[in-house]
Amino acid sequence: MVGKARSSNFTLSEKLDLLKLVKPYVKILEEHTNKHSVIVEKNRCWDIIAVNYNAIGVDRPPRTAQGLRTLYKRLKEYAKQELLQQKETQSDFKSNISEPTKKVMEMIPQISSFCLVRDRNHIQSANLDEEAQAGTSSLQCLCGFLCRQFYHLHIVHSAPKEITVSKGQEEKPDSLVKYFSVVWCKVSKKKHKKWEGDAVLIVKGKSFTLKDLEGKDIGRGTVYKLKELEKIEEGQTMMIGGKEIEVMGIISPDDFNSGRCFQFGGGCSAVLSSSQAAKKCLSNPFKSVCKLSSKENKQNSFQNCKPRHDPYAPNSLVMLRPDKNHQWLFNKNCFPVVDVVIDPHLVYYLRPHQKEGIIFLYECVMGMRVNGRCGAILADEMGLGKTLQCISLIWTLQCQGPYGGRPVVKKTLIVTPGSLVNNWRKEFQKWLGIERIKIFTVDQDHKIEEFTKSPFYSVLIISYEMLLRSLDQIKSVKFDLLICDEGHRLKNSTIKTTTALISLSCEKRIILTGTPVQNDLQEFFTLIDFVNPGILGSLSAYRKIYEEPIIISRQPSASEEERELGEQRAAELTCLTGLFILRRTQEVINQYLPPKIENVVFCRPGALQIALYRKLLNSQAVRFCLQGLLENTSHLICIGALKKLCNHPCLLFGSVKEKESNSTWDESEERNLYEGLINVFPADYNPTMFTEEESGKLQVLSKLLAVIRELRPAEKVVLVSNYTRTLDILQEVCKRHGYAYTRLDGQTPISQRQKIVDGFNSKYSPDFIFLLSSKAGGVGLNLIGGSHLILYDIDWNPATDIQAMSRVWRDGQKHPVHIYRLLTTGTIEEKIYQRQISKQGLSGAVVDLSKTSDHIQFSVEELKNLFTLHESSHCVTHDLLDCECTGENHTGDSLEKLPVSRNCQLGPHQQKCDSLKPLSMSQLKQWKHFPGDHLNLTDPFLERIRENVSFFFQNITNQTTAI
Ligand SMILES: Nc1ncnc2c1ncn2[C@@H]1O[C@H](COP(=O)(O)OP(=O)(O)OP(=O)(O)O)[C@@H](O)[C@H]1O
Ligand SMILES: [Mg+2]
Repeated sequence: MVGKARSSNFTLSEKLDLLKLVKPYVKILEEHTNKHSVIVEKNRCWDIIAVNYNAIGVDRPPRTAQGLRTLYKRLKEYAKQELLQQKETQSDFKSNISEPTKKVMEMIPQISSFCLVRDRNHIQSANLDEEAQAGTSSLQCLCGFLCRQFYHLHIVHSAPKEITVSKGQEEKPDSLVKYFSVVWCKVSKKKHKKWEGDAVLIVKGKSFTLKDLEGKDIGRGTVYKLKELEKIEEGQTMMIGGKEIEVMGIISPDDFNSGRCFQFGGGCSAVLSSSQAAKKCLSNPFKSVCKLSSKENKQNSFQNCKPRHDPYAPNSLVMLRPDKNHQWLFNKNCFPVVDVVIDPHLVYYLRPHQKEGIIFLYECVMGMRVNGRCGAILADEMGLGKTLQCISLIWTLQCQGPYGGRPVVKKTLIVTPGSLVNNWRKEFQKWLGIERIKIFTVDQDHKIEEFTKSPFYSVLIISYEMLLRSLDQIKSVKFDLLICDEGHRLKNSTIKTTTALISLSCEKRIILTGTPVQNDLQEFFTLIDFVNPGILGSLSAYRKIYEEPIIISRQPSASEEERELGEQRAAELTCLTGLFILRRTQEVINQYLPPKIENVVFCRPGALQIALYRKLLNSQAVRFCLQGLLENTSHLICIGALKKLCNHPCLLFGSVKEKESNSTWDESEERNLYEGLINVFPADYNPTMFTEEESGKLQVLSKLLAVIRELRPAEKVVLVSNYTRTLDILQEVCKRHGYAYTRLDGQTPISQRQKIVDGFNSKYSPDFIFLLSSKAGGVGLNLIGGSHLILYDIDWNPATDIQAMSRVWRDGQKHPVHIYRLLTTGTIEEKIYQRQISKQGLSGAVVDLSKTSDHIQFSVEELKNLFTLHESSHCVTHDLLDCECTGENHTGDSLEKLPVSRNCQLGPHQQKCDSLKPLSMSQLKQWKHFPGDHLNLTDPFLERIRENVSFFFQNITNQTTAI
């Protein structure tokens, strides 16, 4: 406590005077003690207490109703404790006064002469909205009121002394931009105004805009003369757009540009520096930081408690110790602080990035990174072991805790796609065995009731679908930790799964995703708001303050000013959310992985394919599309037909026959497309008797499988397609050649999926081929039993392909990995590939799994290009590369020449690599490339399939001598 005052009523203008008086006091407090102050009522007297917001678990002055509510609660508790302590230490209080506090105390006489209000009506008139109206105590209201006012003062204090003008515009008063924090109300003649809200006033030249704290415009105009606008100062009242405003302070351009002056936004003060973290990790783990009261002495049994594992053992992984603020908030019983140490059994296996990841997750869910927030997003790229990091966290929190060693978590809920439920179980067993932790997986044979009724299990693993069906039962259990695997699916706030998960009361929430999270700013908001509800304010405020300026700044027509504002807002958003989002790229595990040889193989189309292709391009449907005459989706039907044809003509034959037998055929759009097509097929064409020669890709595939079998008899192949019907054809090819195979697609029962995967990965499995539908099994699966992966067809969305390719090149893979992407030369497949790697395809920045061709808009020009067959080119993609080589074994440009520029996850300011972004044209140019008939093909696999190949691109990662 640093001062006293007497309470009685005071008027609005007195309040303002009070603020003026308090201002220097606050200033000194801030300068010397790095604290804010509050005034607490006791027996009609006011105790003035310097409060470090961090000490009460609030990282900045609150601006939302929820924030205020939390603050009131914490202040009350804090004040009680503080007053109690003051009493106890009254005698040494004066002698122990520090220099800064003395300075503060010198200010007290001025403040003491002032009177404060305890009348609720006056508080209301100070615009304490719901809180006062809800009838909360005057003490709480007053604290809230003062905090609000101090916030304004804080802004004033942090603003530069001179009013800042925008860069390079000092000479032109017309373009001066100034920002003010104001309060506003409707114009009235009443003496005691009822301020209706806080707002931000932006004055630019002669015009002004008034924005509420959600960023919405609530007034604009050009009423004032320039001179008057230039003279605006604190305390001044003005009429603006039918509103009366009173200026509370100046906002610095920084605070405005970053969005901090609005309802939310804020610095990164809550981040603990790593050195701080290291220091704390090394401090004495047995020392109790709280004095135990007599009551608390009952807890003496905890005083002897030790960390579960030796924090000083070599290589031990010790979590950050909670600081005093954390202890004040979460260690009410003053248990001794005990080091939390990761089980050395796990540490032994952990990669360095996984250790970091566990520390990150721990700090997030413990509320150490962002005060009072316990959510995290772990967005590591595919295969980095997100599962192991979570298992380590669960195991740690379930057995340990920083306060008296008491476990932090009793029950954990893991929600995951159906195909991964058993993968999670397996990973638990792999890293912890079956004894340490009792997990329960829900499937057809294991009903959720078994879990809810039994105290035996501590972890529940359930699919998203099953979660929806058993939501009520799940709600009946108190979960302390919620993990959503492949959680990018929660980005849509309206889908049932998201609303169901939001309805769970669990505070510690983790989203795992291999897909970058800031693709669409609205979806980004949903993910953030799920893990840390309310941290970005309301959706409408977020849109105004972040989304709109960021989107505007990225448009080519954006002015310099708009671009700068957008960039600053993006930076602020990154800074705010970066506290609890972690993403590492594949590079961090490359050193543990075998070489990866990626090939793009351009296969010549078969004669029947070419004839059919020409016929389709000449169809009325395609012609209408190019003239823009057909319905919106018609081009999709044409594209679909061409893609089928590239996979195999028999697929097209099947579709035509199916449509013909359909009663609506006569009016259908397909009629325009398929008319006369059947005549191009041989008269006796039988789709079930298809041949490999009819499809260029199938011919190459067949040879490729044969050569793998011959040269690497112990190795296995994962064969991926987006289409079930194509998988049927590939399955038939397996049968014809006598290759043992297994298959996973959308039809495979969830309970079977892990068994199929395990079977294939087992070295005893006879299966040579794993037929995989990328849509059904693209994400999360580990198919390290296979070391060759063939992508039979291409998806519009590069993320789908990249996800599929990551199934085999991951931790645990023993063999060099060979990836083959098959494309039909000169056809739509090449165009899709080009779109994947060209700038145009990436205009939406980072790729996103959920985007399909339905989302893509094509111009007529683009459609013309799509609907062209290049019959004479070896490789249209190479033709477009502007490559000087004549196609003769070009070994690629030197890597030093062209920086590998990849898109980053969180906007342009964070230049991180991101291998989820597909490679670019310039990167492809650096790959080795050569025509199929090149004389010296050193790769034995390519050498054997070259006959039907017009061109190759090849890239080797982690090259060693033997591949
Ligand atoms: N430290 C490690 N040592 C050896 N193997 C590991 C290690 N960490 C993880 N793995 C293995 O690596 C494989 C990939 O891990 P995991 O499935 O957790 O990846 P992920 O990050 O979830 O990827 P995705 O985004 O594709 O789901 C698993 O088989 C896992 O057991
Ligand atoms: Mg995973």
